[in-house]
Amino acid sequence: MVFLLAKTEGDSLVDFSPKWLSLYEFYYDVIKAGQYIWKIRQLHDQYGPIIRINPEEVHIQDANFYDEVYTGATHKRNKWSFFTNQSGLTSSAFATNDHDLHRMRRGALNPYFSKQKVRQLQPRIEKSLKNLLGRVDDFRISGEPLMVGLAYAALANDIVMDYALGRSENRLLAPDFDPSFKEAGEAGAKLGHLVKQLPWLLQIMKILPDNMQVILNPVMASFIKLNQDVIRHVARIYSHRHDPHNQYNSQTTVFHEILQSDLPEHEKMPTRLWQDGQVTVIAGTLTTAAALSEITFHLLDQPMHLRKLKTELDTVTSGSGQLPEMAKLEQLPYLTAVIKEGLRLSSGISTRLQRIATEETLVFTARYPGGIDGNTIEKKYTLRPGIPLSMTGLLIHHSPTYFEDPMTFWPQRWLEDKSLDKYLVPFSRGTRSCVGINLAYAELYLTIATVFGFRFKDGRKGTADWGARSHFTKADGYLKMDFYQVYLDSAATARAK
Ligand code: HEM
Repeated sequence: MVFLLAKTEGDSLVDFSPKWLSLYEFYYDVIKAGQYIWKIRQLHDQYGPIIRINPEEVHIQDANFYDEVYTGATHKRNKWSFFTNQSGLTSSAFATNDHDLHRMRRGALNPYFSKQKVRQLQPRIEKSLKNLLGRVDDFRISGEPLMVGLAYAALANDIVMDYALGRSENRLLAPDFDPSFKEAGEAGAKLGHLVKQLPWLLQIMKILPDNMQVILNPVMASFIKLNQDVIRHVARIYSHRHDPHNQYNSQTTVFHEILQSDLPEHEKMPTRLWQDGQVTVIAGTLTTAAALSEITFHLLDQPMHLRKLKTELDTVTSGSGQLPEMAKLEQLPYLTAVIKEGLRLSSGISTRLQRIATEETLVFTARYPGGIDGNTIEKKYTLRPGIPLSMTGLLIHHSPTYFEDPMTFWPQRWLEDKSLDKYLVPFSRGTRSCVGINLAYAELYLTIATVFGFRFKDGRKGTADWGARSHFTKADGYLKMDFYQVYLDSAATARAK
């Protein structure tokens, strides 16, 4: 029913929507655990590119409209509290709804994650990559399969914590890669569906003491620990901020950057700062790990792509035992295509993202089949200010309208058709796009080059005789969980088959 209303032509898509319609979303996301995305896709197939999906929100499936919704600073776009409240971190830049306040907070974060700053980070990332290769070797020797999803989550977490907070939990060195953070992230994402619908649940959780929260929800213990650590750490940096020789100022963190920014004093209070730190670590862990896992799985599963990649990597890494500069790796066409394909297929961020145009009226032109002589019928929808508008990157990335044979890993497509770049939106676009995009790309280029192209000085390769097998859960035939196992020698692969 909701969709028939949305299909109505005219300028008031949201005026007659009973509140109980959010029960529809509740059913698919809470009862059926995160399935609304697939229902939304099916409804678009049935009703066309614009539908209302809950009492207030209009979802659009048309990649050519993406830059209208996710646009630059001159067009005001608020976020929607229905989405941001679930984070429980409403003072962070990520969950700041108001456009202008977000511009200010984001302005303080941008310099720390600039391309130039991230380039300087290469030696620190390489340190973590050496830890990763050491662990890969452990698994190779023991013959145990390596869970790449866990290894990459540990890697991404170590890197982002080290950079943003100046400390890490060294999860890569833990025998089991300490999966607690990954598990908390996944549990948090699931819980988010419920909290979106019943936000008071989060308020109740927040007033409970931390140990009580852990008892009620043990899988979240890792987030609570991060929470406590970050709060303590920020408070120390803040109180010693005018003493350059203090130990807490020996390594720059994202908090130092914010404290040195032009933000007004009340914006620099530890009670707000810790939230930006917490969001950065959460946002920078599972997303990057998902893309790395996706790429690793497909390269090992389809060796013809791996061979091509290795040939290209050999031209820059050959025999030196040294990784090339990031800038050099970024110029490699096939490696770049592999990374784009991994980002396209992976579901690091699978949720829809809402934007509210506060001042502008947007006009969306929908095309439906059924016109005379096989032509389409055009309908214009006027979207007045204030409506939460959303699109879902994953549904664009997996759509045959934009990508031929969309579920096939085929890096070559990016080399053959440059116009596809327009439809690649893993980091979203516009004012609210990912602030960590440069760090994410640095991790992707350096990790894939290391894992598949690096040779130790003694001539051993990181990737001799790898094989891959996936254990994945299917939801509606599409969603893959990153639960990939990698076998590191032929014997282990043979045993597994
Ligand atoms: C492949 C890896 C990554 C993907 C696909 C990704 C994707 C995204 C997307 C789609 C958004 C927009 C969310 C929204 O509209 O609500 C976002 C925001 C954000 N990301 Fe990433 N991200 C990745 C890696 C990282 C990394 C490594 C960091 C660490 C610095 C990071 C930090 C953030 C932060 C702090 C925001 C909020 C920015 C703001 O609201 O101004 N992300 N990310």
